[in-house]
Amino acid sequence: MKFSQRLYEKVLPIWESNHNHPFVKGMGNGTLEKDKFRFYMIQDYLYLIEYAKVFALGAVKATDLHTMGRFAALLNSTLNEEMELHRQYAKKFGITTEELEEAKPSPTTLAYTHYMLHVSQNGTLAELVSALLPCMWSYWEIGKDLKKIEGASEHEFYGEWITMYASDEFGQLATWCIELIDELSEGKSESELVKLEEIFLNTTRFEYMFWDMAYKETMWPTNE
Ligand SMILES: Cc1ncc(CO)c(N)n1
Repeated sequence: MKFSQRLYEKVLPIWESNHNHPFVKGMGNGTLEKDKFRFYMIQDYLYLIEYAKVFALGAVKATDLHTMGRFAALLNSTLNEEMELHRQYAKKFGITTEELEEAKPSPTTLAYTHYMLHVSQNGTLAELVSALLPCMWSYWEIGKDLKKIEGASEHEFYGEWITMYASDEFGQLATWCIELIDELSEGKSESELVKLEEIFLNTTRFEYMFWDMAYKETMWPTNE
């Protein structure tokens, strides 16, 4: 069995909870309250700034030019395509550039991005890829799933989101990360594989928490 398949089976129940989460369901059927999406967009923008750095660290840790080039492409597409979607959404939702730039990360955004960066800075390339893979892979799965719903990808607010994450371009980037983890995990000992699995599980858990944080608009429990 490919290692990516083992990872997939390990976290399948969490992925099913993602697909059934009211935030994701609400984007699919168009009933999600705009304020929740607005909150999500701001937090996701902050998330992507840190996430992009994981790709930059991937380029640093790569041991061949081909892999280095792929990480450079992922960094470019995150900064200039994916975040452009967010900037367009910000305009549409009346979020000013200042509001975006001055926004503070929620506890979940902070914990998730710091965990990813911690693994990326201190771990091997395989560990870095294990940390980022649930992001790419689960969004692609959600995008494809929501696109099947009639009219969802033409929805006034959530259509563009669905179209981007269901796209072949995004799918190709996700597929490359899946293939890379299969390559990098080859020949590793069982204890190393367990470690990679643990990292993949943790960021998968954070993905669920991110949807939940957005739905509940959770910030810090005190106002100071
Ligand atoms: C929280 C989160 N995970 C994954 C993606 C996909 O890049 C995203 N934009 N945000």
